[in-house]
Amino acid sequence: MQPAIVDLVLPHTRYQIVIAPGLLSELGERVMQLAKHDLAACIIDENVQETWGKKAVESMAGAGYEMTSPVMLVGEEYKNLETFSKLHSALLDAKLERKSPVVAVGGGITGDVTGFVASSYLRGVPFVQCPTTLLAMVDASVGGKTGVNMPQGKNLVGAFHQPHLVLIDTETLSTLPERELLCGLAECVKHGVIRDPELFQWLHDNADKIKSLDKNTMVELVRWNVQIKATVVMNDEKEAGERAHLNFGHTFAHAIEASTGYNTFKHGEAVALGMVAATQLAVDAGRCDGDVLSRLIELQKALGLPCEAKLPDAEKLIEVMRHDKKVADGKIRLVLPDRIGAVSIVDDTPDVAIVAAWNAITVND
Ligand SMILES: NC(=O)c1ccc[n+]([C@@H]2O[C@H](COP(=O)([O-])OP(=O)(O)OC[C@H]3O[C@@H](n4cnc5c(N)ncnc54)[C@H](O)[C@@H]3O)[C@@H](O)[C@H]2O)c1
Ligand SMILES: O=C(O)C(=O)C[C@@H](O)[C@H](O)[C@H](O)COP(=O)(O)O
Ligand SMILES: [Zn+2]
Repeated sequence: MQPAIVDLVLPHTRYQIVIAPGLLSELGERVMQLAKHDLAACIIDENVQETWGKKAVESMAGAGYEMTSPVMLVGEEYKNLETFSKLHSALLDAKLERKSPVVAVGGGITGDVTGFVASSYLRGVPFVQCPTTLLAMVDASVGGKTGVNMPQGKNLVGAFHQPHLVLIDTETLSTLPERELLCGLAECVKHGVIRDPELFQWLHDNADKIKSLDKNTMVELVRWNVQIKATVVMNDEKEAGERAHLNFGHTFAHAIEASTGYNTFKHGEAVALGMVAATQLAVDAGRCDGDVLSRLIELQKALGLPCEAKLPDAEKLIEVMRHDKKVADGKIRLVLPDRIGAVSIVDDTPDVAIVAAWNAITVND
């Protein structure tokens, strides 16, 4: 199959997101064209070490790189400065140089941490993303946000560091657990709500084909979502304006993840819950029609995504929301839907309305 290609063009750099089943075997050759050097690293997600990690390293070595391939423990609780520091030591021990490419092979956690390492190792080395979860393919590998969590909140320390290449081998989804596939679909639903009613409907109509990992459907799903994300990033790389739309549902989601110790909800599950909370709030505030909420809940249920959950107390969740990176002049900023396909940034929401939204998605014992 000819790969689908999305170009991401910025004033200071440009790169391609290349998508097809089986692409990992071309990784080494493609990286060598962009970052020619003797040494390279693949930082590998522990759960793909024996499968896709091995294939990536073989391809890199086949192209002529002398490889070091540290394995990363995966889980939000390991997405931290300790892991970041250990990976730096591994690259230093292997004597990687400024022109040595560093490749992330794994899910969004591996990509975010590896990207942050690549942004700071010797003050910055070439970086390549090889995402192996749906979430990382449709969202995390594109756009250059990298970083780690802190006890105070999600992704609070990091850098913008754009990759040289994003190579997406959709065959890697064949080993992904169903729960993780659903997490990726949550970010796809988000893209539909913020930009594209047609994608929103397509997700509904193609749920079965997506769940059975139909080859062409998966390439189209990834290409479509990457195109939406890349377009937003090209317009606003550093989130001065419209990139914040990609944070729809995330002010709630990050509070859920942080307040439950990063080990109860997956990021995609928290995003699904957060989108329902934000939409409920928008409906209550008269900003959008009740139909938007019912269509969102209908789609999420059809896909198998959560719409409510047992959550910590609303007051505790609001306190965590105050650490969100979008907070300005002490005010919580929310991204709220106007309709399916358009959202607005709102920063005058009273706490009482946020509490009501939390309560609407909370299941009591
Ligand atoms: N940088 C961004 O723009 C951006 C965007 C969205 C999300 N994120 C971040 O991404 C993270 C979530 O990413 P995720 O959902 O990929 O989670 P993840 O990285 O935890 O991966 C999910 C699980 O799947 C396993 N896995 C990965 N690939 C596999 C495969 N092919 N087969 C079997 N198992 C596999 C992983 O080991 C892990 O257990 C969060 O930390 C979130 O904050 C970042
Ligand atoms: O790329 C972006 O911009 C996003 O907001 C994408 C989100 O899906 C992603 O979870 C991101 O990491 C959240 O951004 P943050 O700046 O709030 O950490
Ligand atoms: Zn996200």
